[in-house]
Amino acid sequence: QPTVYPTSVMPQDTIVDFIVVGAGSAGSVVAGRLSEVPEWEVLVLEAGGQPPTFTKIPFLHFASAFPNVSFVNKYPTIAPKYSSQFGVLTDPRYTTGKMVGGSGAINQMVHNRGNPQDYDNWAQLGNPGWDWETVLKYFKKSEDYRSPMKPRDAPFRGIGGPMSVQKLGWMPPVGRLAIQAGMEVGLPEIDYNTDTKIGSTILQLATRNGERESSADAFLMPNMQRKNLKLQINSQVIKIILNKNNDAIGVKYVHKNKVKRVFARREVIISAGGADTPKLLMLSGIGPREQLRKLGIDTRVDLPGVGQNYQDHVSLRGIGWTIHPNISSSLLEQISPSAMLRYQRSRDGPLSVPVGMCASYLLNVHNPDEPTVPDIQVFLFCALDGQDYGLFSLSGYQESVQEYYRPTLGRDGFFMLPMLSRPKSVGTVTLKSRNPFDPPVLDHNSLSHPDDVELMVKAAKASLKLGNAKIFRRALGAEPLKKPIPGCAHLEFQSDDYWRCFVRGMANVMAHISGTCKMAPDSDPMGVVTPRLIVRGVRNLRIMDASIMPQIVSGNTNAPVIMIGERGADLIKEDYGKIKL
Ligand SMILES: Cc1cc2nc3c(=O)[nH]c(=O)nc-3n(C[C@H](O)[C@H](O)[C@H](O)COP(=O)(O)OP(=O)(O)OC[C@H]3O[C@@H](n4cnc5c(N)ncnc54)[C@H](O)[C@@H]3O)c2cc1C
Repeated sequence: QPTVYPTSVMPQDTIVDFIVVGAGSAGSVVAGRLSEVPEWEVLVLEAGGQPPTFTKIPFLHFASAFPNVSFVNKYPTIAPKYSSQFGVLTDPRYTTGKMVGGSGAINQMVHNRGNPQDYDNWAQLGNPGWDWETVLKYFKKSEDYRSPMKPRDAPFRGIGGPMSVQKLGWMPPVGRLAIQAGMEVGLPEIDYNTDTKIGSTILQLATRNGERESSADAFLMPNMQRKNLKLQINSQVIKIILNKNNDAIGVKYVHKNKVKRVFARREVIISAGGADTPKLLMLSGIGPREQLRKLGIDTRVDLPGVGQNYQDHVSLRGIGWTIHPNISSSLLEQISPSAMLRYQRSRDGPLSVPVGMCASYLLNVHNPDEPTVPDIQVFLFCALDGQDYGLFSLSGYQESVQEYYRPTLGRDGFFMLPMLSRPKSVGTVTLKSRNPFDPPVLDHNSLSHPDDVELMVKAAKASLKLGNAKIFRRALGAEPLKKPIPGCAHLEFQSDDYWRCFVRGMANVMAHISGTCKMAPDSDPMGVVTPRLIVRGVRNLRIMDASIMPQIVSGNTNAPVIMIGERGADLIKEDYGKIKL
C-alpha cells in the first residue's frame, strides 16, 4: 500500500511556534517529538514529495541510482583528486533523498550506532552532553529492537520506541557462513549496537516486518493526527528570515512556483542534511564572509566553519570471489515470481533485504590488540559485480574496471567492502551561485590524507584474509579474483605498492555526508553550532541533522542522525521548561 502522509498548504505569512526545514531522517524525529507538547504548533517544510510506494520494499533501494528520478537530488561532485582514479562510476554524482523520509527513505537501512568512543570524543572536544552515556539513552529511546538478544546485550537495546530495528531476515548461502568465517580470523559474533565492538555481525536494519521504516514512518506518520503538527511538501526553503538583531523569525520558501513566507514565534530548526543545510545558511548570509562576498550575498553572520569539515566514509570495491555455480546468489533469482509471491504473502525472503547486504566485520587493523574500538568495518556483500552478466552494476563502470571484472561475468560470488571508520580526509561544501535552485558544490576530497590510504591498504589485506576463510572455500568453492586490475598491472600483484594503486583507483566515497556545520565550543572559530545546537551569532535558529557532527561516527550515519534529532528535541523542550534533563 502506498504511504500517503497527510499534508497541508499553509496560507501566506502563517505564524507557528516551530518551523522544521526538511522531513528527512533528523527532521522527522524533531517534528514528531516537538509536537508532543500540545500547545506548540509545529510545521515541517519538505522540498520533496510523498515517498514512492516501492521505497518500502528493501530490495528496491537501488532505484535511487536510476537517472532522472524526482525523489532524489543528484549533486555533481568535484572530480576526486585522490580516490576513484579509475572512475569506478562514470557518473559520480552524490545522491541524497528528496521526499518525506529524506535519505532515510532510500538508504540501505543498515542500523549502526557507531562506537561509544565516537561520542566520548565529541564531548572531549568541548561538547558536554554528547558523551556515550548520555546519547545511549536517546539511541534506546528511539528504538524498538525486534530480534532475539543475549541477556548481556539487553541493557543497551531499546524496546517499544518508535523505530523498528531487525536483524537481516534472509541471506544467500554466503551470508549464512559469515559468522563462521569471522571466527576463523578470531572475530566473535557480537551485537554491534552495544558496547562490544570488535567482532562479526549479521547486519541490523531499520525495517518493520520486512518493510523499510524511515524515521518519517516512525516519528511523523503515527502523529499526523495531532492538530498541532503540519507537514507541507514540495516546498523548498530558499532563505532564513533574520530580523535586524539577527534573530531567526521565519523562512521564505517556494511552493508551486510562488515565493511564500512563514514565521516562527519560537524557533526555526534546519534539518536539510549535510549538503543542503550549509547551502541554506550561506544563501541566508550565514557563512564565510569572503565566499559570500564573491557571490554578492550580504554577510549577516561571518561563520567561517559553514560548509567546511565535510567528512564522509570511504570504501573500497573490487575485492571479490567467485563461487560454485550451483550455489546461486543470483539477483535475478532474488526477484523471481516465487520471491515476489513470498514477499507478498509473508514479507520475507530476498525482497525483504537490501541487495547483497549480509554481514560486517568490525576490526582494528592498525592496532590488532585494541579490544573495543575498530578502525575499519568490512561489509560482506553477498553478490559480485559481474554476477548476472553485470546487469545490475557493471553498466556504470569505466572500461578498465569492466576489464578487471570480465572473468567474473556470469559467475556467482561475493565481495568484501572495507570502509574506514574514521577517515581523516576532510572536504568542503560551497555555493555555486546565489540561485537557491543551483546544487551545492561538493568536494569530498576522500583519501587526501595519506594516513587514510595506508589504513585502506591494511583494510584491503584484512578483507582478503576474511574472504579467503576456509569455510567459504570448502562450502562454496570460493576463489579470489586472480588478475591484477589493468591500471596497477605494472606493479607486483598484491604488493603494498599494488594495493596503494588499487586503493587510489577503486576507493569511493559513501553517502554519509557529515560535519559541514559542526558543533563546537566557543573557543573553536570553525564551530557553527553550540552544544545546544544553536547557530552562533543568531538567536532562535538551530541545526539538527548530520551536519552538526564534529567528527564523523565510526558506523553508518542514519541511527546517529536519529539520535541527534531525539536529543535536539529534548534540548528545546528543556530550554522552554517542558522537561528537566
Ligand atoms: C544512497 C544512500 C545510502 C545510505 N545507506 C545508509 C545505510 O545503509 N545506513 C545508514 O546508517 N546510513 C545510510 N546512509 C546515510 C543516511 O541515510 C544519512 O546519513 C541520513 O539520512 C542523513 O539524515 P539527515 O536528516 O541529515 O538528512 P536527510 O535524511 O537527507 O534529510 C534532509 C531532508 O531535507 C530536505 N531538504 C533539503 N533542503 C531543503 C530545503 N531547502 N527546503 C526544504 N527541505 C529541504 C530533503 O529533501 C530531505 O528530505 C545512506 C545515504 C544514502 C544517500
